[in-house]
Amino acid sequence: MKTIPTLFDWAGGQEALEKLTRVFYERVADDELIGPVFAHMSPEHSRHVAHFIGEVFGGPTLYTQADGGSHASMVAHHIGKNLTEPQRKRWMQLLLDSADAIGLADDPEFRSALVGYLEWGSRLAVLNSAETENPISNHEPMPRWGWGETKGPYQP
Ligand code: HEM
Repeated sequence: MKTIPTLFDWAGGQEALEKLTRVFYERVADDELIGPVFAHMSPEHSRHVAHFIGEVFGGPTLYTQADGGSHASMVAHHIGKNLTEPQRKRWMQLLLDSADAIGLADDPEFRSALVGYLEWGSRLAVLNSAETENPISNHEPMPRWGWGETKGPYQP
C-alpha cells in the first residue's frame, strides 16, 4: 500500500512554507489594496503564518508550541479588522502567485488541497474580521487539512 505524505511534507516542509510566506508578504507590502491592512504587522508575522499553515498541514506544532499560539489566538488577529471581499481575493491571488514564483509543488492534487484550505481560511478570516468578539474558545483545537474534501457545509 502506498504511503500518503502530509501536505506539509509534500509542500517541501518548513523551509518551503517560510519561503512562500516571505515572498508573499513582500508582495503584500507593495500592494495598494492590502498593503495598508498589513502596515503594522510584526517582523515575526510571516514566520508565524508559515508555522500556522505548516501545523494545519500536518507538520510540527511550531505555532502552538514554539510560538505559544492557538487557533483562537490566530482568529483574534482578524477580529474587528473589517476585511473586504476584494481584499480577500487579492490576498488569495498574491499567495497563489507567490506559490508559482517559488516553484511550490504544482500537481493538481496538491494545488486543489492548497486552494481549498486557503479559500476556507481566507473566507473565515473575512467573517471573523466583522466580529467584535472572538467566536473561537481557547480550548478549540487547531484546524487540520489533508488531501480530501471538506467535511460539510459552513455552519457558524
Ligand atoms: C488561510 C487564511 C489565513 C491564515 C492561516 C492567516 C493566519 C494569520 C496569523 C497566524 C496571524 C497572526 C500573525 C502573527 O502572529 O504575527 C494573522 C494575522 C493577520 N491576518 Fe491573517 N490569515 C489568513 C487570512 C487572512 C486574510 C485573507 C487577510 C486579509 C485580507 C488577513 C489579514 C490579517 C491581518 C491584518 C493580521 C494582523 C496583522 C497585524 O499584526 O497587524 N489574514 N493571520
